[in-house]
Amino acid sequence: MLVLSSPSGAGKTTISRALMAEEPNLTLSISATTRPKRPGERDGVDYYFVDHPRFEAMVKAEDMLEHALVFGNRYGTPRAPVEAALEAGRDVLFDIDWQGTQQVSSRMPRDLVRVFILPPSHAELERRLRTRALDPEEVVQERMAKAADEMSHWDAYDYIIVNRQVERSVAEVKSILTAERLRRDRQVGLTEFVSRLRSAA
Ligand SMILES: Nc1nc2c(ncn2[C@@H]2O[C@H](COP(=O)(O)OP(=O)(O)O)[C@@H](O)[C@H]2O)c(=O)[nH]1
Ligand SMILES: Nc1ncnc2c1ncn2[C@@H]1O[C@H](COP(=O)(O)OP(=O)(O)O)[C@@H](O)[C@H]1O
Repeated sequence: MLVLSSPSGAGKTTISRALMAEEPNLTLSISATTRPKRPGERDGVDYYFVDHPRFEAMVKAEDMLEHALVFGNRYGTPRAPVEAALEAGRDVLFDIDWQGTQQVSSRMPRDLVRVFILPPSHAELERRLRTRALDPEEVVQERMAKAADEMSHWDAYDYIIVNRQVERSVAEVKSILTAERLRRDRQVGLTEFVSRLRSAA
């Protein structure tokens, strides 16, 4: 499980999309949210857009792996698709905030790699939030005001990427994936493999 978190506007959606296009063994976890759909977003692709009662019902039924309140809206990770992907030997990419990361960390610490993405500067973060131009001005203001708070959680992550140039950041996340997949304890069947190698010697 690979988690990407960042303050809003730092670039995690952009990086996630590029990663998904380049990494065939990666499944993107699609979150459920009560926030309004932005122009161009599609239900079931970017998010499952649900109302509050539906969200609450999913939490009650323990259908969420984790969930949190962000900017007054509720966000959560539906559990079943994640479990199915992991069961099939696939890696899963999560775009979730620090609260969700903390919940998954305490439940499944061994299988988790946490990456935090920082903007190169405060001014550039504001510029990105504005050029995205998908949120009303008061929402942009609220997100800027919360950025400092979100960034205070950077030290609960395993890796930090400063997102200056998209291609470079994507390459850096891919390096993390490659290295983490090579960890001894993540390679299935290694004991048998080495044992066969040795007995043939
Ligand atoms: N805990 C948790 N956070 C989520 C989930 N989905 C999205 N988020 C976070 O909610 C915040 C707002 O997301 P969004 O409204 O799409 O805005 P954006 O990140 O600025 O594009 C971001 O920090 C996301 O990482 C989820 O399923 N669980
Ligand atoms: N490295 C970068 N350099 C310049 N612009 C970027 C970079 N990464 C992302 N952006 C732009 O910044 C805006 C916010 O990026 P987005 O991926 O939506 O952020 P997040 O998902 O973290 O809120 C988008 O308009 C995106 O095209």
